[in-house]
Amino acid sequence: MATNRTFTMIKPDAVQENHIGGILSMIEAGGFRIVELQKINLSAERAGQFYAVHAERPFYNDLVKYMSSGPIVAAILEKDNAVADFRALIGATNPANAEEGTIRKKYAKSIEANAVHGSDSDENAQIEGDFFFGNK
Ligand SMILES: Nc1ncnc2c1ncn2[C@@H]1O[C@@H]2COP(=O)(O)O[C@H]2[C@H]1O
Repeated sequence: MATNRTFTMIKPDAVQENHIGGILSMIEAGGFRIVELQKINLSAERAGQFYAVHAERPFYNDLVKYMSSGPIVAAILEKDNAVADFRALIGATNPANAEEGTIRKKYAKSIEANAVHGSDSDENAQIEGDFFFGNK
């Protein structure tokens, strides 16, 4: 399979608790190449745009508040089968269901403060990467 890309964010709680290095180490050890990397503060407006697909969900307002509560780290990652392999590396959205050895098992605190985001399709990986890094 051709090398392709996914997009990730390290979320505010994980940044606040000094887990950027630990999480990036797990990502690199998992065979991913970091091709773009940026630490940035999201305004509530930008966080709302990023998660617009969830606008009707009951957790949306809290999610926007949380994602704009402190800096995040955005990155584009490259690996064969990147989207699926990265979702396997991060584990289930709810850390209570995350498998041993996954990033969320190690670092997530709750279903909201779940340490990392990972794109769910090649199409969204492109859209989400462009949201932070433009068309490169
Ligand atoms: N009940 C929920 N189901 C799914 N996602 C949730 C829920 N509550 C909060 N969230 C947050 O919404 C985010 C949407 O996609 P993420 O994979 O970034 O991770 C999710 C969580 O941070």
